Amino acid sequence: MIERSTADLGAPWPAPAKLNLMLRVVGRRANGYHELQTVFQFIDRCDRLWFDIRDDGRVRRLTSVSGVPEDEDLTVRAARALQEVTGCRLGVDIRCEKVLPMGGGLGGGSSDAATTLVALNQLWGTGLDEDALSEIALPLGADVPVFVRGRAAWAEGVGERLSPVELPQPWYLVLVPPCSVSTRDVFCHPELTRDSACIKLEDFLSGDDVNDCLPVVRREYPPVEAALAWLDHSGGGRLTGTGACVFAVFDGPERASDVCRQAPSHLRGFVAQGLNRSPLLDRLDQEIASPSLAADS
Ligand SMILES: C[C@@](CO)(OP(=O)(O)O)[C@H](O)COP(=O)(O)OP(=O)(O)OC[C@H]1O[C@@H](n2ccc(N)nc2=O)[C@H](O)[C@@H]1O
Ligand SMILES: Nc1ncnc2c1ncn2[C@@H]1O[C@H](COP(=O)(O)OP(=O)(O)O)[C@@H](O)[C@H]1O
Repeated sequence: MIERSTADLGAPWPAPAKLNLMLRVVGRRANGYHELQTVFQFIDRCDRLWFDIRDDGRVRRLTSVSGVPEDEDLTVRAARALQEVTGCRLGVDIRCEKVLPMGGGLGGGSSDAATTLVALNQLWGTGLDEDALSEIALPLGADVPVFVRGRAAWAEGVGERLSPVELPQPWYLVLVPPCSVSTRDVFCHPELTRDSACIKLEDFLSGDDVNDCLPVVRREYPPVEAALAWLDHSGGGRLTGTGACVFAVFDGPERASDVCRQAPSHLRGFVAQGLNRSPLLDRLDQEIASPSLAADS
């Protein structure tokens, strides 16, 4: 098989980031996982993936992801999980251009995994429906199913009980503090609030947008505290997931970009629009309408 560049592989498959617009920790399961209530919305900031189908069954990652060995990469694990469930004998070379910061609470790794499942289900012709793909997705990470389904959602359980929601699609300024937060460490922290009262979607829509991870993350990660303190000057910021990223909401991109430009130099940031429909679904529709010639000849 001849090695190919991404230019030969057709349009990339997007793996968008998500924001948790609120996050309540309402209980803990016997296996240590926490019961949450959260609201997921996608943003138009994406990793980009290419899949080159192989006929020998091998799953390889051709691009490196800092600190993540090939066998542990969520894209590789997702592809192998799909092979296992369907018995598919095809393989794939995966290329991933990382744009999303890791450990940022933007769900980049989970989104890469979901994009791999959705793309390969189409390119391998394994024909699973959305429910079956979501079942494969959950053991890869609590956040993976929402990316598979591709709809902004109100989520309960560990994030797998999803109800689609139509939300405003504002512009967000997302700041990336210079640190990475371990989701596991936050959920293990003795001072994490674990008994928040459950609320209803209407409560969130009326402004109840607390993130229960915030007090612990603020205390343990000074760069997150600094980013939030800075955003206080322009109306205040929120934490996404367990962080490290924080975000502020704007009506349009101009004001968000103005504030972004004023951020201190140690704070990277970007402006992105909220999306209720993942760009992954559009790419899937495109593939169904006109299948790429990605399979090697
Ligand atoms: C908290 C959330 C909110 O969206 O986002 P992030 O900040 O990580 O993006 C997610 O639920 C994270 O999902 P994900 O990043 O897929 O987490 P996983 O790999 O499943 O779990 C990492 C570790 O976090 C803990 N964990 C995770 C989710 C959960 N509901 N309860 C937990 O206790 C577990 O200790 C687990 O070992
Ligand atoms: N393809 C991948 N991209 C990013 N992280 C990955 C990937 N595969 C495995 N990981 C692991 O998942 C962890 C969480 O990554 P990520 O989803 O980007 O952050 P978060 O869960 O905070 O949003 C990383 O620190 C890394 O160890």
